[in-house]
Amino acid sequence: VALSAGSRSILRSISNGENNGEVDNAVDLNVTNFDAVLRDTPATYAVVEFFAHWCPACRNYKPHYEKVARLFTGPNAVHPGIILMTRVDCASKVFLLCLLNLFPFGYDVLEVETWLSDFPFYFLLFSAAQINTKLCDKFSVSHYPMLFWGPPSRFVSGGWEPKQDKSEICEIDDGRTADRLLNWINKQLGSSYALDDEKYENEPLPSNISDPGQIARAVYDIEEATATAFDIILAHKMIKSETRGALIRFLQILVAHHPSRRCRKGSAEVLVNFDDLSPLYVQSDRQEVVIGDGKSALGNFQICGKEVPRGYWMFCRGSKNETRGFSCGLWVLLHSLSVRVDDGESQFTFTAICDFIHSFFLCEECRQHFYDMCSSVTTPFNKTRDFSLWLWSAHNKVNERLMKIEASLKTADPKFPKIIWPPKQLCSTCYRSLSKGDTKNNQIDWDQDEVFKFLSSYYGKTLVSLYKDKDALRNEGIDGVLEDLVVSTNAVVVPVGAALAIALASCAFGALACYWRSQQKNRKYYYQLHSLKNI
Ligand SMILES: Cc1cc2nc3c(=O)[nH]c(=O)nc-3n(C[C@H](O)[C@H](O)[C@H](O)COP(=O)(O)OP(=O)(O)OC[C@H]3O[C@@H](n4cnc5c(N)ncnc54)[C@H](O)[C@@H]3O)c2cc1C
Repeated sequence: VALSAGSRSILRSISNGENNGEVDNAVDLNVTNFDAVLRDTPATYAVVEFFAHWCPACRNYKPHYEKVARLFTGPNAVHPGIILMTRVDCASKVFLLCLLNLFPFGYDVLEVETWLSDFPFYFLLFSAAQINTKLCDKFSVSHYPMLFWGPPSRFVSGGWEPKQDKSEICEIDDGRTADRLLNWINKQLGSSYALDDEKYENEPLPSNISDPGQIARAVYDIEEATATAFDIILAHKMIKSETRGALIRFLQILVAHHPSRRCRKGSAEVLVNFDDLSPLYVQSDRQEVVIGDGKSALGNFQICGKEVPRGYWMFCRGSKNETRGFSCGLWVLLHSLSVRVDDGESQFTFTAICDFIHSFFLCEECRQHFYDMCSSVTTPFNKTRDFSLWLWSAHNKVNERLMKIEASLKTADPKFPKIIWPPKQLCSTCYRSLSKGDTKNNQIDWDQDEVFKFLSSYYGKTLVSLYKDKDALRNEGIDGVLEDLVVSTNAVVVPVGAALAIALASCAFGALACYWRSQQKNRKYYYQLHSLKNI
């Protein structure tokens, strides 16, 4: 019953919740998940419908509400990430909610309640407290259905009273049909969404490349890309003796510098428990032998927490199903790491990223091409600036190559053609002058100081400016994550390989190295015994 925030479980349960053949998209909230869902949703606005399952008008209103919810909420939302559409059943009862779980075949509350009312002790048993009563009272619900609008965070631990002028939550006073509700929303947003908007091809995408605010949505795509990359690695059993080191080094960077706190935490958990979670391979007479049963406990691990992936892209959403998405998210992740590392970490990060792409990015042409660019670097990086400018320039080389290929094969996303980046609209100061408008050959006279300044702010502060997890903004480095980890991890296992890699990188990752080394002392003995036993 209690579903967690904006999660796959919500999306799945909603999309599985067939209703007369129709799929429910609005998220069912109750007193147990109300705050968590609204706190963690990436959406900018929320609509909360308070209703009662016995109210006939509410039942008739549901298809109208769902027509609008289809546009904004759920894994197949036409315009995701803008509005979270939810509903709260003010008459929902504790026992009924539990019992509904025992009736998996499409019964709804009213049907179960009607069925149960035939039993003589029904009244005694089921006149139990209506679980959402207090919640509905807090919002002064005076009639059903009653709809509210506001920023999701304002609903958290919040309430509403009539004639409350200053509240950012307001009652939607004209939403009695799908048309009227969408009209009301369009007026609020100055938008022109229509009920027949369809996903992808006809979607009016927020493709305004000159709007720097767009990147603020990308933190959610970075989480999605991290989780997807990790899922791919596990699904394809890509952790081998020759790739373990690359993964461990990349995880180290994620622990320290991933813009999302939950991904930092998950990466730390994987890293610290690496040897226990992944199967251990050893070389024996040139053959790779798996120690133990070869099953990886990592199989079920969700590196950015169970809320991610959500199943949709926002900043990286293409206008066609097959464009953008994961590879866009991966680029944004790499750029966001490149501006976050310290000068002393830049060379380590460079090799970690090169090896990670080479070992784990399944697009053969991409990884080969990228690795060639990595291999052509002869002088080690000792400045964040130089490394992030190198990555920016490498990405532009890929863009330049793809501009030609996509134009000839007509495979470009029409709304997101490849460009030499950043365009002038995004960073005019990055351009010193333009030699005869020859942008195609990348003959731009860049002001690299300005480009670095722009990259640092775009992929640094702006990227996390809308992020709901305020801790992401705190400059706490890795210490906070490790503190959390020490508290949350009961059995800390230190991988020998990881400890070695960390020891090597100890200047750059001082705190992390210290932590592992101290743990290693405790665990090494156990680890050796454990390995011997398995052999
Ligand atoms: C490491 C790597 C190598 C790849 N190599 C290839 C390849 O060889 N062949 C191939 O077909 N595909 C390759 N891809 C995929 C390709 O680069 C794009 O990711 C994909 O085509 C989706 O493009 P997109 O329009 O979403 O923008 P992307 O190129 O994915 O860029 C994502 C976002 O980053 C920003 N951006 C664009 N350029 C830069 C820049 N120079 N610096 C900083 N930010 C920028 C923009 O906001 C853009 O929307 C590679 C991907 C990765 C991660």
